[in-house]
Amino acid sequence: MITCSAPGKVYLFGEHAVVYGESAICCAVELRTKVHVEKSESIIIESTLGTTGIDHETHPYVSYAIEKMQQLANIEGVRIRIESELPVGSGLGSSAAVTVATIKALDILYECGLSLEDIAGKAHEIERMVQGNASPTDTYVSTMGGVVMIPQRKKLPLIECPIVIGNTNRFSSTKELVGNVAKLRSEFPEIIEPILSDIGQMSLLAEKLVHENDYETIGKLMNVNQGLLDAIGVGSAELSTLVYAARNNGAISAKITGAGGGGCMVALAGKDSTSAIANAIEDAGGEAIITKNTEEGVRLESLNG
Ligand SMILES: Nc1ncnc2c1ncn2[C@@H]1O[C@H](COP(=O)(O)OP(=O)(O)OP(=O)(O)O)[C@@H](O)[C@H]1O
Ligand SMILES: C[C@@](O)(CCO)CC(=O)[O-]
Ligand SMILES: [Mg+2]
Repeated sequence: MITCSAPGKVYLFGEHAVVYGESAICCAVELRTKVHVEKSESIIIESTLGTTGIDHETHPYVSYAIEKMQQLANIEGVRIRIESELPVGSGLGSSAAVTVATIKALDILYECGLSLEDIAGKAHEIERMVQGNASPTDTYVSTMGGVVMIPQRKKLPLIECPIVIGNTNRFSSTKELVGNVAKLRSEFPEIIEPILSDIGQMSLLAEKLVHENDYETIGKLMNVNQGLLDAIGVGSAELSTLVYAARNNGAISAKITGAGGGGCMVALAGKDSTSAIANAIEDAGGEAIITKNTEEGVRLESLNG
């Protein structure tokens, strides 16, 4: 049995705007999805969402990943078991992590010899198929790890301050949120396009600030980015409550991460403020996760279970 894992991510800047080619900065975090694969009589996919065969309703990402790998290998029967530390449908890239880890595990089991670039490319095609429109960000960062600038595919230094995530525990579908933004953009292109472009400009400004470890200025810009995410309709009362709980308790910055609607917000923690931010998030009704960014992208965990 082969086990591979891939990380989730948080966006410092640029979700949604990056779907339209603007720049984003995204960090892999130390929360991973593990995928175990072994040859079997038939195709079986097991996760907290259920046990199925190829099933584009219950397991769209994993089903498309199997079908994509069937173009390279004779995959007749395989058992795939998924275990994840990432909340599903929460802005932490659970879809990218499960897709990337599945492709890597099948690549090793069937000796396809894919490069990391191949894995990221195939996973992005799958996110596009399921979401309708998807940037390469989540799948690239889950494959490569680290702090990444998209679409430049440039690695930046790791962020040296603690990251606190607040989960509203409300499921949100990235496909749906990306669709809502597309609709708003086509209704009011002269208003929405400049907002998306401003978000991209913030990522470009922040690139230099990440090199300088200037988290105070990065934080100011992240807070502006939060306002613009609200403006394009991907906020919610629950997310705003957690954002302000974090900011009022020592966070340098706090904003939505990922698709929004529900799901998670991310805060950069100021000096010694990590536990105060986490407690404030919990008191405000959210679930706090203290984490760090990581250079580790997709990896083989074990060849025998
Ligand atoms: N552990 C898992 N097991 C099986 N399928 C999963 C798992 N995690 C995620 N998925 C798939 O990914 C879907 C959620 O992906 P979606 O893109 O909507 O949210 P996300 O990736 O968590 O957030 P974001 O895209 O904003 O970062 C689930 O409905 C499911 O199809
Ligand atoms: C909302 C979005 O920008 C990020 C989802 O994590 C969608 C994408 O980039 O594909
Ligand atoms: Mg996703």
